[in-house]
Amino acid sequence: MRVLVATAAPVERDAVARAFPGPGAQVPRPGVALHRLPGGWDLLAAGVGPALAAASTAAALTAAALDSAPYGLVVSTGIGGGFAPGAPVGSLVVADEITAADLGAETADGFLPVTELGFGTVTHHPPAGLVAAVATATGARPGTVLTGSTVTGTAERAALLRTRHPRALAEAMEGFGVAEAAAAHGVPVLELRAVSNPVGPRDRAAWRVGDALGALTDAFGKLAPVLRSWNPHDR
Ligand SMILES: O=C(O)c1cccc(C(=O)CC[C@H]2O[C@@H](n3cnc4c(=O)[nH]cnc43)[C@H](O)[C@@H]2O)c1
Repeated sequence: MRVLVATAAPVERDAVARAFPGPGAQVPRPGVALHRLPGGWDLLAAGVGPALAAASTAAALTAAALDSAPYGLVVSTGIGGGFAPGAPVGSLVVADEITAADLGAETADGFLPVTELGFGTVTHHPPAGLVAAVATATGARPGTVLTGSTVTGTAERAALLRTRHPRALAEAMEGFGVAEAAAAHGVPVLELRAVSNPVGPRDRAAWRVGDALGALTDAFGKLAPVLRSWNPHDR
């Protein structure tokens, strides 16, 4: 099975690549540059934010389909914010739900997701069996991972998100965009986040990006055997 791994930044892509032996090869495709590793893994630094992540992932998926070498799984991954106390800095979170936190309308009575306005979707569900297997193999905690276009920077916003999404363990900026692209191509999606900072008041000094990238490398070392034995029909 071919797997597309979409990170936001090149530094996250390189952290994933360190879990694999060998240097890999650069494979240019229209709109994207893939980093191809042995065993069917393509890594993509897809950009920051849901829109660019969706566009880049869609470009890679379309290129693979035109090459008659489609992917069997798309993985959105990278660093993320963790909601206390469930997801401390340095821990891993695997999404059992990938939810767009700010896709909807503000009303006098509160936030309405687009689904309540009669449009689209706000949540994608990765295959439950795969989520459980990844959680067991890597120690990642399963829960909702939120996608937003704005990094939460206040305790008030963090509390509001917790109220709206009580199962949320992490927040990042790409998962829902990657999942929308994967869904458009009928490919299952997984989201795995390594927690670099708490979701809450902005505090750059509290970021532990190096620790989170190290956790990502370790996790992908354990993920590869899980995916090799995963049956894609087991959703
Ligand atoms: O300047 C800040 O205060 C700040 C705080 C956290 C993250 C950022 C970023 O610009 C990182 C965006 C990048 O990393 C992922 N990420 C990491 N932590 C979070 C978070 O707490 N909330 C949302 N996204 C986060 C994100 O997926 C982007 O790829 C700046």
